[in-house]
Parts: sequence; C-alpha cells; structure tokens
Amino acid sequence: MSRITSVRGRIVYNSRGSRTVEVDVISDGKFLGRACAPSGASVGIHEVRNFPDGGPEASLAAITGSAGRFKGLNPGDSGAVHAAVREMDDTPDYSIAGGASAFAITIAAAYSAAAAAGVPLYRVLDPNVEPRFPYPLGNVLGGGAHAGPGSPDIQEILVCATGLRDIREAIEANLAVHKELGLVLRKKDRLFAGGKGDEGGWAPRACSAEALEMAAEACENLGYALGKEVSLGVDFAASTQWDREKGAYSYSRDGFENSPGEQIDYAAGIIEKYKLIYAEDAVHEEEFDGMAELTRRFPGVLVAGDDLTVTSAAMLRKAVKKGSCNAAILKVNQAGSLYDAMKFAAEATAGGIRLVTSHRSGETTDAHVTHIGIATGSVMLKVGAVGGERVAKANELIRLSEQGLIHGMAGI
Ligand SMILES: C=C(OP(=O)(O)O)C(=O)O
Ligand SMILES: [Mg+2]
Repeated sequence: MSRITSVRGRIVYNSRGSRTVEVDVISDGKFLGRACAPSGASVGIHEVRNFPDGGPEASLAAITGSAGRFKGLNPGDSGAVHAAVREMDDTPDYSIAGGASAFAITIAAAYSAAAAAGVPLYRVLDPNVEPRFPYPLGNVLGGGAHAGPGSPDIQEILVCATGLRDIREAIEANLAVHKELGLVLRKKDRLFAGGKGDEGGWAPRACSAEALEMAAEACENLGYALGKEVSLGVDFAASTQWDREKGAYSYSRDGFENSPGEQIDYAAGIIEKYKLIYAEDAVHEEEFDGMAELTRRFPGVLVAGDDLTVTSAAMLRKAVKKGSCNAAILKVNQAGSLYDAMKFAAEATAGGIRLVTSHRSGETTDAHVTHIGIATGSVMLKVGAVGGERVAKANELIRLSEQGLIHGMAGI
C-alpha cells in the first residue's frame, strides 16, 4: 500500500489572475498528485470560506504547518486524509485554513493514489463506478456577476448537446454554438468588441431577453432544433438579483423588478419559450418553496440547485424533503473537502437527485472536475465552452475516450 511521503503547497494564479493555493502530494517518494483550488464569484451564503482572513497566504501557512499530519497516510484512504484535514481546521466553514486548502490537499492525495495505482482518478474516487460520459454543459453567454455592467442580468446561458450520443460530437456542438453566437452578436451590434465573461461566454451589451433570442438564433443557424440535438440551459443565479429589503428581484440592466411570484413565472416563461433542459437557481438561495413549484411544473427539465444546495448534505436533505430540485450542482470547494463532496454525491444519488459536476468562475487548468463528474455518475459536466481552463476539462474527456473504458453517454 502506498504512503504519503510529502505534502507541499505553493501560491499560484487562477483564471482571473488572482492568487490561489496549489498542493503537491507525493506518495512513496515518487507518485505525484497535484491540485489547485478554484474560486467562485457568485458564492452561496452557506458555502464554506474559500480562504481565511489573511487570504491564500494564510491557507498556505496552514498547509505548510500541517504537512506532517499527512505523512504515512494511505493517499487513497479519503476518510483518513479528510480526518487529518479536520485536525488542521475543525471549524464548520474552514475559517482557519480555508476550504481551498481542504480542496487542494484532498484532491492532490486522490491523484497521488491514482498515480501509484496506475489508474485514472475516477477509479480511485469510486472503484465500482460504471463510467459514462457526462454531457458537457457549456457557457456560451455570460452576464450577472460574471460579466461587466451592461451585460444581461441572468448569469449564464448554457448549451448542451443532449440529442448527440458521442462525446466528441457533444463537445464540438457546444463549441460551434459558441462560435456562431459570436457571429450573431457581431451582426446585431457593430460595436460588439468580442468581450467575454469570467467563464468564456460572450458578454454583450444586451438585456437577458435579447441574449436568449441570440443564443437560440445561433443554435438554429447551425440547424439544431432546440430541445432536439441541442438544448439551452440557464443559470439564473437569482440570488444576485434578490433584494431582501425590497422583497423583490431587481433586474437593473433589464429594467424590471419581479415579486417572488413573478420571478417563478418569469423563469417558467423562459423554460417554456426556449425549451430549456436545464434551469439553475431560478429563485434565490433561501426560496426552497419557489424552487419546489418549478420542480413540480417541469418534471422533464433539470431544475438544479447550486446556491440552494451548496454541495452540503444538510441543505440537500432540506431540498429533497421539500421537493425543491431534481438536480444539484456538485462543486467540491463549496464543501471544502473532496470527502464531504463525495458523501453529498452519494446522498444525492440515493435521493433521486441528478448531479451536475461544475467548475467555478475563477478556475484553474486542472481537469479533476472531469473525473469527479464521471465517478459520481453526473449527468452533466458544467465546465464552460472556451478558454484554456475550460477546454482542459473537455480535452480530458477526449483523452479518456481513447482508453475505451467509458461506455456511452450518461442518461439524462
Ligand atoms: C459556476 C458558477 O459561478 P461561480 O463559480 O462564480 O459561483 C455558478 O454560479 O454556477
Ligand atoms: Mg450557479
């Protein structure tokens, strides 16, 4: 059995050019596992803290100070690695070391175990998984917290080739829609300079309604019938619009306000008009009942929680009890430790909730999210469409397809 022989952290940079932590775990003096922590921009109130007071440097100090705790552990024993992480920081929200430290150590350890065993990471995460390719869910247009003023209020317009059965075709369909949408935007707005949001989706000066129309037009120009070969999805990230004092959703760019009831009808109207396959956080993160209404109204759509469920088993239990979603985003750094995220995944699957494993807006070039999506039986992989840190995840799907060990696409 392999044993961890060293743990070392360093400060590197994420896709926003911000400082983050990366960890190297080495087992048996030679098997390297490396992981780098991402960061969100639209962060759920119940997520763990990514960094403590003192920022990435404080996380690095915690990693360096605790490196000895991990020595001698089996890198593939996620429970033991998690327990050592909890000795480093036993606060519920990782306020001492930051969730980024827990994230990077636990994923780097799993990678080191995979290197030692000579198997893909997804096999270490679940040795019994019957692997399938999750459908890539690509951000083609960004707004909200991911793009500058003047961009749409809704955060993400997404595309997913749910009608295609080949992973390369599914990736290429997303890329084709992204390209075509760039052409549509240039045609409609001669001043459009090709700006993009944090996740690589175009960030035009347009309201949400115009943005949705142009995304649909791009799909149709390519000959895709919406809801057939290719479907649209939306991450409303509605907590960004929610104004608690007013008790209303304020769409300041789009120029309207929605009461809580109107917000449900607004989201329902978009789901119907554009035949969405995927609708995330359509109401704010504490509105479990509003989410439940949408879940009841649209059983054929993935009505997903992200800020609602924050990769927390406790929040998920509440959502399941209330029927607030039929799908949930899995972002390891919302939970901090990979161990807790995998427990969340198991509980979601047992509760009939479909999983969508996701990147963050401030990403890294790592591709572990691809393996986590496969290991958890996720139906979709929300990893963006373009940008080096986004295609890194799609390219890992292509590499894995060459091994011939993954049989077909996930059933949505
Ligand atoms: C990926 C997302 O953005 P962030 O990482 O900013 O939370 C999201 O909200 O789904
Ligand atoms: Mg989201």
